[in-house]
Amino acid sequence: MTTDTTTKDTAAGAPAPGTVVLDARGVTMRFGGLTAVRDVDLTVRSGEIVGLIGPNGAGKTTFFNCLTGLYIPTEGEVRYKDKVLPPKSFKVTAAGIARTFQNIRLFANMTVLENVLVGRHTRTKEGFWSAVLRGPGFHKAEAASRARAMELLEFVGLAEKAEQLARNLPYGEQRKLEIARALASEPGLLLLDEPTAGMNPQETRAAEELIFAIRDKGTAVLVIEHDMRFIFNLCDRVAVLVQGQKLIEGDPATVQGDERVIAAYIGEPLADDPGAAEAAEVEAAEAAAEAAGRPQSPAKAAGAPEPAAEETAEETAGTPDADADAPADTDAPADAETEAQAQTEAEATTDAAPGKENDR
Ligand SMILES: Nc1ncnc2c1ncn2[C@@H]1O[C@H](COP(=O)(O)OP(=O)(O)OP(=O)(O)O)[C@@H](O)[C@H]1O
Repeated sequence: MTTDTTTKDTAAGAPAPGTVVLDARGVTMRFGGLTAVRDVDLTVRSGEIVGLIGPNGAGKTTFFNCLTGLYIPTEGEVRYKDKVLPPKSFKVTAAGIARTFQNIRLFANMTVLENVLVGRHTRTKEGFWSAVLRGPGFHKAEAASRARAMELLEFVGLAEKAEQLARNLPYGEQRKLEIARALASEPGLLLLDEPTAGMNPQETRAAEELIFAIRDKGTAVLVIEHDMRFIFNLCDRVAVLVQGQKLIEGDPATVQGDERVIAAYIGEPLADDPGAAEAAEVEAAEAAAEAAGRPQSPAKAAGAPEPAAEETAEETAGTPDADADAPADTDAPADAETEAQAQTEAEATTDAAPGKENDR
């Protein structure tokens, strides 16, 4: 991956570090009788990487959708660079907020380069007639767009795959491509919804480097993620949502040490090393696999936390469960078109809920 931060493509007109770019106040989103997000305030400043964590169903994605014009909040206000955001997602993108999705949304049968070019449409001035007539203005704009798209592919480490179909990229590279496409709109704020889902540890580390590089180029980042090690290493600030409400917000050390967060979400303190608990879990699982068949694993004998009931059952049955913590590569779409189809179906389901999604 190329994460050279010396090129001159720092977000044009990036505000001074510390300037508030996103200011969400009192955001509430109700779906009928269900309040998915309740009275949430959140700011993101220029130069920051902010994390949004919480258990499944806590309202994180709904909150993202409220920030990007996909949902119109039932109550509250979202400002970007001190202007209230328009209630349309393409206008939000044009204003300077770009996002990626929990389920990858690429054009599977388009090339890698074409996918990034699609992301540039909010930044090209050439209109319909210019495209039809293909005059000199159109060709100049197209060449500039291609050059910028190639720069972004270089930045995320996909330049050599520019002419490949998106569907043929491995899962981790599809996620990188989504990020390149989002960056193509030259955002001041990038929202990432579970950017490492399904990635192996190497891909996760590369994603971390890439996000640092994006921040260093002047784009603030707000990221939803379940991987605690990743989030606490990456973020300057972390906000925790539980049942739609913000439980706490602070620096990683404060948040991971908070009793309520531990009780509601993390399950146990992460000690000094944010990855220590996860590493211990993996080691315990490996030890259990090695000792499969024995009545009690060394990890348990050493006082490691009791595994969940189903893990205990598996151990009793002598089933090695070391793979349980292996990267979820099996979740990766074997076929991007299948994934796209699944997404389309998921979107159709979401769209079927009247008045929920605003637009695309
Ligand atoms: N369009 C919708 N219509 C009705 N309810 C919805 C809709 N979208 C989300 N919800 C509900 O809102 C709640 C919050 O969901 P949301 O997807 O925002 O949570 P999340 O924190 O992103 O979860 P996860 O970590 O599993 O992605 C859930 O109870 C969910 O079922």
